[in-house]
Amino acid sequence: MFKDKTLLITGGTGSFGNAMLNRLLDTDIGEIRIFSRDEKKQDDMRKKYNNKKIKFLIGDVRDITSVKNCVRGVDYIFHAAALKQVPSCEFFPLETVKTNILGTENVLSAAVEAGVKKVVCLSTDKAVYPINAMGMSKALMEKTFISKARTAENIVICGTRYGNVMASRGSVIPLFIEQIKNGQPLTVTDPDMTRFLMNLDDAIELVLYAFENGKSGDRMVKKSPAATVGDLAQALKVLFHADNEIQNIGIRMGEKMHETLLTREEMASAMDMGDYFCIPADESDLNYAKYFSDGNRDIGTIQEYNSSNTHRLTPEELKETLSGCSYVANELKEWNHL
Ligand SMILES: O=c1ccn([C@@H]2O[C@H](COP(=O)(O)OP(=O)(O)O[C@H]3O[C@H](CO)[C@H](O)[C@H](O)[C@H]3O)[C@@H](O)[C@H]2O)c(=O)[nH]1
Repeated sequence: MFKDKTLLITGGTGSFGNAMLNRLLDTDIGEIRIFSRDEKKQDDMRKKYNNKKIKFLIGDVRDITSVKNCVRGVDYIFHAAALKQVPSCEFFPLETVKTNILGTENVLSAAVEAGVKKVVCLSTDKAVYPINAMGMSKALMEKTFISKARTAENIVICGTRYGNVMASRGSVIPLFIEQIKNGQPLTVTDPDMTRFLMNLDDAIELVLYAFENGKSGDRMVKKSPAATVGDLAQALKVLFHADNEIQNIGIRMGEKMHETLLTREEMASAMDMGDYFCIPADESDLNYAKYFSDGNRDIGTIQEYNSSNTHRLTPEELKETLSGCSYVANELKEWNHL
């Protein structure tokens, strides 16, 4: 797929960029460009990989000139650059708009101009029925690329949506493990709150699936199981043979009880692809003539796809899933050797 091709990953110094590099470096890909703002992270990666196929480019998706300079000669783009911390986006919504929405427009218009063949844009479940600035900006990012896909020629622009990546930086699993190690109470927001759980490999597979199968305007979603936060805390306690207390701290600003990967309206048009759903491009034409005559009778009876009605991991499955997560496995190994 990638033979002698050049791939650009925006936000490429993050965990997604690193995992994608590990996945693609040993293939016959020609060049991988890592585009990001942080020179320190780039330098660390340069030393870590020490591979001539990787080119490091400093720039910011907010600055179209920096993007244009880096997309010349690029065949494909995985657009992962984003502000994604819920609290910081909440306090700085306009900064979120600049990176997540205007930045995406910059990447896409530079890609169209440079003759890039395919762009995959990464979105999140928090974009669905959004209640926080991060999710709202990602929802508008999706609208931005769908709109571009409608008009741009000779380029495929598609997207992915995924839920929480287990043990990603700053997320709840590393936090609970730290609390276990320090003998502190596990701070559970609401034991019944649910989240989809996927690992980084699932996220990589999803993006590659969208890359291979996505048509312009499509959004691909990986079907994922979910767990309650209470069960998650409990499973970690069992794995680590810990007896820490559980402290219920309540739902925090910008959080939802359950996340949604496909709205009921999207489920009405989604195609079931086995492990994935494909939400096809909205083909309404711009004059919206049919809006006044054509509706969809199914929508009233269809259910959305959310972290409360997807497969709920049993305590046993959850322990197995957590043990299969390399971060947890390493922490566990270290803990058992103490
Ligand atoms: O001390 C804590 C922290 C979190 N949680 C719960 O654990 C679940 C997962 O929390 P994470 O913080 O791991 O993940 P979020 O769903 O809140 O969102 C995370 O992933 C997002 C990307 O999708 C953003 O990066 C966001 O800033 C980041 O917190 C949530 O139900 C949350 O309420 C707790 O119970 N206790």
